[in-house]
Amino acid sequence: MAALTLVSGSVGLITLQNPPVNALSSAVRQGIVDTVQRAVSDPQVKSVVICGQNGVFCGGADIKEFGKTMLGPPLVPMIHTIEAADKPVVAAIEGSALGGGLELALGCHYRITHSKARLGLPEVTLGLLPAAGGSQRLPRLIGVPAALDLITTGRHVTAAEALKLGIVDQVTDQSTVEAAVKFALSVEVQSLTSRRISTLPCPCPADVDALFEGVMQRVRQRGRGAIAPVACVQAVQAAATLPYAQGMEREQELMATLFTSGQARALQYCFFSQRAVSRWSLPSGARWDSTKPNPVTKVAVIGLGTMGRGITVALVQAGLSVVAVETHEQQMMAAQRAVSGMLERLAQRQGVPLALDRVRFSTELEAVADVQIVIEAVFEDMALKKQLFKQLSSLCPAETLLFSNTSSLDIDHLAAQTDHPQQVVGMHFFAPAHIMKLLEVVYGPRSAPQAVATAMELGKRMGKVSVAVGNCRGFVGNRMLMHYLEEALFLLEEGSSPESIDQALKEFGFPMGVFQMSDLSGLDVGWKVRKAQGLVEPGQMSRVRQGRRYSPLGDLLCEQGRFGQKTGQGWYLYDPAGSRTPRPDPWLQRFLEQYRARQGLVSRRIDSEEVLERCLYALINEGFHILHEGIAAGPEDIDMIYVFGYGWPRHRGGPMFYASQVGLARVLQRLEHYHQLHPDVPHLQPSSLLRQLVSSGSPPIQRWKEAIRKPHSAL
Ligand SMILES: CC/C=C\C/C=C/C(=O)SCCNC(=O)CCNC(=O)[C@H](O)C(C)(C)COP(=O)(O)OP(=O)(O)OC[C@H]1O[C@@H](n2cnc3c(N)ncnc32)[C@H](O)[C@@H]1OP(=O)(O)O
Repeated sequence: MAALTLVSGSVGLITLQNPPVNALSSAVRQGIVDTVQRAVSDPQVKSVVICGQNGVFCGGADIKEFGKTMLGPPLVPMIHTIEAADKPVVAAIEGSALGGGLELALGCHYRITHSKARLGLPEVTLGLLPAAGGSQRLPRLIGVPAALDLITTGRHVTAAEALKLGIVDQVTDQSTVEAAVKFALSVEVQSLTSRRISTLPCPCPADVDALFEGVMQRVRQRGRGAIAPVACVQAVQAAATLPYAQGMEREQELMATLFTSGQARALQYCFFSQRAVSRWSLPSGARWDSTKPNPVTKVAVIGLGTMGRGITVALVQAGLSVVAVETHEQQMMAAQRAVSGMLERLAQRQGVPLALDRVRFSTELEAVADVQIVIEAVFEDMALKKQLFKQLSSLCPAETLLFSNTSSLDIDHLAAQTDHPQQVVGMHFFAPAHIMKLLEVVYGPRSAPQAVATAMELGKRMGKVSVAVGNCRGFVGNRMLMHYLEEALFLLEEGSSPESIDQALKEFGFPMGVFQMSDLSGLDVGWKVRKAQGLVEPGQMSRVRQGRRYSPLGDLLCEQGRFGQKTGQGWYLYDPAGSRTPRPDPWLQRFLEQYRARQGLVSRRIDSEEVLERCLYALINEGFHILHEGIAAGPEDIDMIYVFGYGWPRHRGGPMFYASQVGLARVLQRLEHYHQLHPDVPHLQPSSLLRQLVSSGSPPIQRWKEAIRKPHSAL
């Protein structure tokens, strides 16, 4: 797992061998310990270069080993031995040096880096801290402010930035190993005293206390309850205030708490789930590894409202040519200005050339005739979309893929309008489409595997986390969200307030509560959907509709023209209209009191535990239905949809992972309890899959799939 060869007469070249990223598994660590010992004791070897196989230095500690019994030599003494060696050790960094990989490089006396390499200490994103001495060495090398930035955000830096910060000694465009060997030869006789980072003092700015206070406040705010960023600040503080040995003790102590925490487990689950969802499969057996996506260079977007504009920008940024179609002349002009502005700002921010020439705007539908993919993003109106798909079917060649950005409409109905239903797939973007990472790729019963593969690949090119899901009302995300929203309304009827419900959800870790989120999206959006479902009865207060409990509160607000932020009033006040800061609205409080009085409802005190249980367990319960029906292939798919599309706090791993951490038996018991209290609320009735899992002993989430019958799409 690490090989030693002698090169250029006196350089011991150690190569880490653990594809694909040379993670520091127990075997690799053992390999490093053995080869370093041999190199140091070999009189022929005057200097050492450490590099990684296949163009990657090292992706860090082996995350797959976390949570298992620790075997092999630990990292800290291994890196210490390298630093203490009396022969110069040079790290030759290609590809990535991340986490333990960079910590290993920091233990070396010199670092030579390829210009395309990326470096960083991303442990915080896994719920950990750089506990192989990284939290103590990096501040000593580059100073406290820069180290705090890298360690608390986990961001990767380019080779150029690493050089500027002083993390690396040299950047090369040529062979990194050759450059490192040459460098090693040139320093063989030089003193190593100043090259051992652990022996250096930690450079601190004069106002270091104020700096730590400010950073701590920021990470607490940004972290929404995450514990690792706080521990990272504390570890760097130890580097700034304690001698190295004591700083290391503090680093290990902080790591011990993080290592076994539920948050670390959740974040590591997210790391693997994010990668797992790209390995999609369909009920037919078609899979990601056996289906080739179509080559794509030119895409059309039809409908240039907010979504269409964002999709256009995302496609241009992915390097594609785009035909952007808006049949209303005035809206087209406005869209052209908006898209150009967005692209200009992005180009400026990213320091890349403006790519306006890649978009062609048109008011003619015929302009889409020569593209490989059409993405429809017109209003969420089935009749309008059906008509458009019919037109597209006659306009486009048979091989053109037709994707719809619907957020809830039946993909199969759209496919049925065309002569080639196998070419139709849903591509549900989230607003703003050029920023939000999530993409639900919705396959209907007739969608061709190649169409799904092409949509997934296109999502990847746009930098999205794409999740393939079956076709049903609301797909995965919005179908689950419906019950979360409904429970929030029921809680309002029973005595809660928008502020207290939102507060509980924010304390849980959401960036905003359910009412603030509804105000942001626009209350009229859901109103329109409910109208289409025949649920809205204007002016009516009845609380049972279509045989189940219903809250007309949202409809009553819409009837008053309160659509949320854009109208200045919704569940909160926004002054002026369009402002983003919600203020409690005394009118709403009176309105709720009158509503309860007219409905004969007796208001009660509702604590945050009930708010969380009812909102979250209702959502999770729907997730179990979705899994049971095969709409989502596994819990990871649901969790990534919620983490990347709905603001679910990543350190809680997604709703299904959260359920597994709370304990399935507990979730089941609370759902049963609430369903008993509210028998007219079907979504509180526990799903049969949840019952099945509990009765089979609540297996770990990785084994739920075994309990789920063969996946299929419900519609
Ligand atoms: C006891 C601890 C003491 C000290 C502290 C040290 C802690 C650490 O080092 S924690 C690890 C820190 N490192 C990272 O967070 C890096 C994680 N990896 C990445 O960011 C990326 O994988 C990459 C930039 C290194 C490469 O990206 P890319 O080329 O896009 O490949 P993939 O991401 O698809 O990864 C390919 C394959 O490798 C698996 N993998 C990546 N890194 C690790 C790792 N550190 N340990 C184990 N496995 C790793 C990844 O899961 C992919 O495999 P699968 O597709 O099967 O999941």
